[in-house]
Amino acid sequence: MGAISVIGCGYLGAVHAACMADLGHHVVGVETDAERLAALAAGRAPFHEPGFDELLARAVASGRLRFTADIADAADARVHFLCVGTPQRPDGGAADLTYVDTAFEALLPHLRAHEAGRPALVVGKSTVPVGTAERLADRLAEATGGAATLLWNPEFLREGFAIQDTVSPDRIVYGLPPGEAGDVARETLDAVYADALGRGIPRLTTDYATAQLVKVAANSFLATKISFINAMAELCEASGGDVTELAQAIGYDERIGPKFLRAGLGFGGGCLPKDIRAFMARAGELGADEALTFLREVDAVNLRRRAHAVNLAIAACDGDVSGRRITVLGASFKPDSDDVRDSPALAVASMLHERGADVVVTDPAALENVRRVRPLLPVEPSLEAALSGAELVLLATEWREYLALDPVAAGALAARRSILDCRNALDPVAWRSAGWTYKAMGRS
Ligand SMILES: NC(=O)C1=CN([C@@H]2O[C@H](COP(=O)(O)OP(=O)(O)OC[C@H]3O[C@@H](n4cnc5c(N)ncnc54)[C@H](O)[C@@H]3O)[C@@H](O)[C@H]2O)C=CC1
Ligand SMILES: O=C(O)[C@H]1O[C@H](OP(=O)(O)OP(=O)(O)OC[C@H]2O[C@@H](n3ccc(=O)[nH]c3=O)[C@H](O)[C@@H]2O)[C@H](O)[C@@H](O)[C@@H]1O
Repeated sequence: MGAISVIGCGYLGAVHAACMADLGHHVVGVETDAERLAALAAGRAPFHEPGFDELLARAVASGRLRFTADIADAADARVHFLCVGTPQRPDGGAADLTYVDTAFEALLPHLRAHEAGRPALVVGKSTVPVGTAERLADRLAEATGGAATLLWNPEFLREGFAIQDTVSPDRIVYGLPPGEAGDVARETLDAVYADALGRGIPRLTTDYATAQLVKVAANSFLATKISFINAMAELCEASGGDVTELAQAIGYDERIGPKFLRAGLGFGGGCLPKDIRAFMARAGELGADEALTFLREVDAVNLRRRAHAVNLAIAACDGDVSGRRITVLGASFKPDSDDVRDSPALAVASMLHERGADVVVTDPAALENVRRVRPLLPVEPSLEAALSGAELVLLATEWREYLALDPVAAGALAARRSILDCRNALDPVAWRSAGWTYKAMGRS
């Protein structure tokens, strides 16, 4: 098996590169961000992901994984994974494809057929609007005259479980060109994924359009499930019901299932929010916007959760947060990640800060990123120090260490025993019996 290149070594690409090297492939990771590149090249994880430090150090030490800023170093690879970002465009919901197009154009001059005339394989993993792969495939044919083929292989990993999801995904999807080119591309990628395929992990082959749509359909479904349960939380709040009991009860129905029914502050991160917006924007371009109008509601329900949390905090501070000490537990968009992209926790902390509250944010892993994106927001690495003098504690990200907090010990630090559980993750009985006023989002 020839070498592999991974272009774009962020949350997706760096983990993919290290996992492929750990499986025995020779991998070169191409990364343009100097700080990220320096850390990766030294075998140090540039972001928090459980198990990644050890995996990366091992892969670099094995000699099978190296990193570079120079795309020319990818020329010897037979398979090139495209893993650059596709953020939301500042002027609207659509995906910004600048990074994809720039990386792709930079790669083109280095693509060449390999032994026995087998074409090089470019594998798209970034999440893109449907139609992107078709456009890139045409450009590839034009620029290389058949010396390279494009395969679209969407990625489904979750941050916090990135290694496990890369090595043992629920399924693998190949979007292939028609005919013999598709057969050869499939064989080439099968050899890269031989370990997973050998363990019986399902591999589905589709056309380009379906493969791109599978990815955004999956994220849209997950976002819809979360907003559905948050809409039920709104009903529970209006009627005195308990959304956690409701979720448990409906989740026993196998057709519904218990996962992704945790109501609270809603979804954030670098993927679900921007993917549903980009999907709507693309549907509009295709004249199919009516098919996805429900996603507008999914987005609206989700954003209402953040505003509602702010209102609950104001109510907990007797109608005015200005000058009140509010300790926000968690800044990342989910536990076990330092990612603060579109983080609900950070959004709520910022809104309270803007309203004049004396906010302090703590988080086990994300504070460096908070300082970068919200330099004016006060942060405190020590949980004890953050809790000292708190007039309201707001649980925004359900990190393990916050779930393990002793309400009695926390009560001794706080100035006022008032807690807002925005993730429905704490035990109300334990907190109330330690003298706390406990309020959650979706249960009384
Ligand atoms: N983060 C996640 O859990 C998942 C992300 N995805 C998708 O994967 C893509 C990447 O996402 P992330 O890794 O989260 O983004 P990221 O922003 O963390 O990583 C992208 C990396 O590409 C680098 N880059 C940009 N242009 C480059 C170029 N021309 N050459 C080399 N490197 C370049 C950037 O410096 C950055 O480090 C997105 O489309 C995202 O939607 C899909 C599944 C999971
Ligand atoms: O396309 C992507 O990048 C990835 O997006 C999500 O993964 P991720 O963003 O890492 O995190 P999730 O576990 O999906 O959580 C997303 C958000 O939803 C929230 N969430 C999740 C579950 C739930 O029940 N309730 C809830 O509010 C989390 O707190 C978090 O803010 C998908 O789960 C992955 O399959 C996908 O590959």
